[in-house]
Amino acid sequence: MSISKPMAAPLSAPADQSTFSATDCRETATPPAVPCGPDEAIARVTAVDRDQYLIRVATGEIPARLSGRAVYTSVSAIDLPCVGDWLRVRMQDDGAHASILAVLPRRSFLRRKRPGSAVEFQMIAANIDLAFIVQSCHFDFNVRRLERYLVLTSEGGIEPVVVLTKTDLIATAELEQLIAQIRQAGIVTRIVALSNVSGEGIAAIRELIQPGQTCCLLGSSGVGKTTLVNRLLGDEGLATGAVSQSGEGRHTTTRRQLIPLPGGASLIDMPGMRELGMLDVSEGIADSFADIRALARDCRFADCTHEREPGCAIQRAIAEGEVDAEHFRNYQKLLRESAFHEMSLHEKRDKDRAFGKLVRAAGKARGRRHEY
Ligand SMILES: Nc1nc2c(ncn2[C@@H]2O[C@H](COP(=O)(O)OP(=O)(O)OP(=O)(O)O)[C@@H](O)[C@H]2O)c(=O)[nH]1
Ligand SMILES: [Zn+2]
Repeated sequence: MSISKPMAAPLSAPADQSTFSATDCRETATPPAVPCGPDEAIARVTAVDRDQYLIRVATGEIPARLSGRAVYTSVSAIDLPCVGDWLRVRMQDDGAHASILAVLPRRSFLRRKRPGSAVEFQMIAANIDLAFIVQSCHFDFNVRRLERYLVLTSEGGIEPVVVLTKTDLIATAELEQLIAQIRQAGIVTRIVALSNVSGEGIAAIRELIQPGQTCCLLGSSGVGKTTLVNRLLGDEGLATGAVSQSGEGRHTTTRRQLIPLPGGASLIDMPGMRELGMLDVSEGIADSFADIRALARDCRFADCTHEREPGCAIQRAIAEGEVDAEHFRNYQKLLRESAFHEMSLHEKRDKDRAFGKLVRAAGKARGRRHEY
């Protein structure tokens, strides 16, 4: 079972026996078009509890376990199914439970470093379209932390939206200042400001979530994620309730982690993604530091380390107050921690060009009342 390459030999059954099982699934997101054998189906992981999985199939949610072959072919922990993964499964006992044959290639992912390991990753969730990075205007606001979350989503191929909560606790001028701080850091991401108390800005969030999409909320404890989820769920708040699951002689209760939202979208919500133990970086670093990468193009020397070289555009920008020194230190720190520095100079130049465009596009990103 490998996620890095498109399913090598998805079928042992002859092609004429296979069926597309997109309709086998109540999941509103479109499953990957993968051919299935007669007793097989494409299903989505809705909860993970150690080696037990809950998956969504046509008839509802059923327990599933890894097939022996899937266990055998898993090279590392990141090959194992996580919430949001699409799977090819074999139905058993008239569809009462299923055996997991393969994890289908992930469109996007959220992962973190395994504690204590510099190289090993742990998958948190997969196939997320939209990540709301939630901070409170009131006590939690921190641009550096925002950058770190942006690195994570960027690396995982997930579109980020910055959400500032608790606008009811600050004045409009203060809010505008916070948004200016974010823009000054070169962050071009869409920003939505809201209050779970007054309800202002909630509609802007709803409008961003398209039917069939999967979203998630990231952010520190106490910023208002649960309150926002409940608002999004509306009358269907019960959907977060525990799902009973029995299997192999023992009873367990698994909290569903992939939650259907009214309107046909899904939300991934699980403890592991709330405070992501920052941080793993490589490619993603550049998006959050688009301003610095763009400036680096103007340094006199192509291999400028931006420390003491004459003609360093970044040092000049810092001296002139255009770039925050701490923002730059954060960039360098992330750079050191990542494999990014191993990229060839040529690749870096290409990237710089793209980021330059991103920065220039920043000024155009203006929205309506609660969007910035
Ligand atoms: N004034 C104000 N309070 C809010 C707002 N949103 C949430 N709160 C309050 O902030 C506290 C924390 O909100 P939660 O929704 O539990 O925060 P959380 O991010 O889910 O926190 P964890 O569950 O610990 O991850 C609660 O007392 C909420 O009532 C808001 O927009 N304005
Ligand atoms: Zn320089």
